[in-house]
Amino acid sequence: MHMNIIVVKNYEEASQKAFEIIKSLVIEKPDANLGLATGSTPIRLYELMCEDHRVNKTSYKDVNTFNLDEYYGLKHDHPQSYYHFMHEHLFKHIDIKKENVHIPIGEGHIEEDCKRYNQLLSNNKRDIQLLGLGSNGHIGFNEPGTSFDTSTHYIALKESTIKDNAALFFNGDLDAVPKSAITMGIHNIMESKHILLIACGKRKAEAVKGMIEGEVTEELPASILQRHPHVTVIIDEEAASLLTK
Ligand SMILES: N[C@@H]1[C@@H](O)[C@H](O)[C@@H](COP(=O)(O)O)O[C@@H]1O
Repeated sequence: MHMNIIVVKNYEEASQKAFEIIKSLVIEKPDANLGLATGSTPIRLYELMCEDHRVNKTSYKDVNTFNLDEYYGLKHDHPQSYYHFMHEHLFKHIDIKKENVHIPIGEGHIEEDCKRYNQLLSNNKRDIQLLGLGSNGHIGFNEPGTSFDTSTHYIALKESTIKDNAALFFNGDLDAVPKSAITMGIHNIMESKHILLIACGKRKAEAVKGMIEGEVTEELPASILQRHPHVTVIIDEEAASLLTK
C-alpha cells in the first residue's frame, strides 16, 4: 500500500499541509495540471493559495485546472454551482487564465460534454488531483456502487449526499439541492500522478476507516485509492479516530 497518511490536529493544519504540497508543485512546475475539488473541505486551502498569491506572488498564469464535478441543472451564475464556487473561492483571486480553467458543464448535451471532458482529461494528465471525501465514501460525485472503470459521467446523487450538501450549502433545504451531477469517473481520477485527499471531522471517520483499512470495493469508492501508486491522505484527529492500525 502506497498511501502516505498524515494525521494532523485540526482542519487548519490539514489545510496548511495541503497548501504546502500544492505550492511546491506549482513552484517546481509552473505549468502544472491541477485537478481541483469543491465542497467545504478545500475552502481554507483555497484561501491560503489566494493569500500566498497576493503576498508572495506565486503565479498560476501557466497552470491548467480541471475540476472534478458539477451539479446538473444549475446555471454557471447560480450561487451554488461549482463553477461559481471555484470563481469565488479561487480563480478570481489568482492570475490564472480563463481559458486554462476547465469544469464539467452541468447542463445541455450531457453525452457530448462528457466525451469532450474525457478527451480533455486524457490529453492533459493531472500532476495532482485534490479530493475531498463524501461521508458515504464518494470521491468527486462517484457514489457507492459506481464502477471503478467509469470515465466522466452523469450520476444520480444518493439521499445521504443530498442531505450533506443541503446542510452545508443550501440552508438545509433538501429540495433546493440538484438530484444529479456530472463527475469525472474513478478511471479519470486514478490517472492523476499524485492524489491528495483531505478529510476532516467526525462525520468522515467511518469513510476514512473504510478507505484506508477496508477492502477495496465499489461500495466505498475511495477504497480504490489503495491501488494508486502515489496517494497522500491528510486527515485530522477526528477523521482518524476509528483507525486501528
Ligand atoms: N462533490 C463533492 C465532493 O467533491 C466533496 O469532496 C464531498 C465532500 O464534501 P465536504 O468537503 O463539504 O465534506 O462532497 C461533495 O458532494
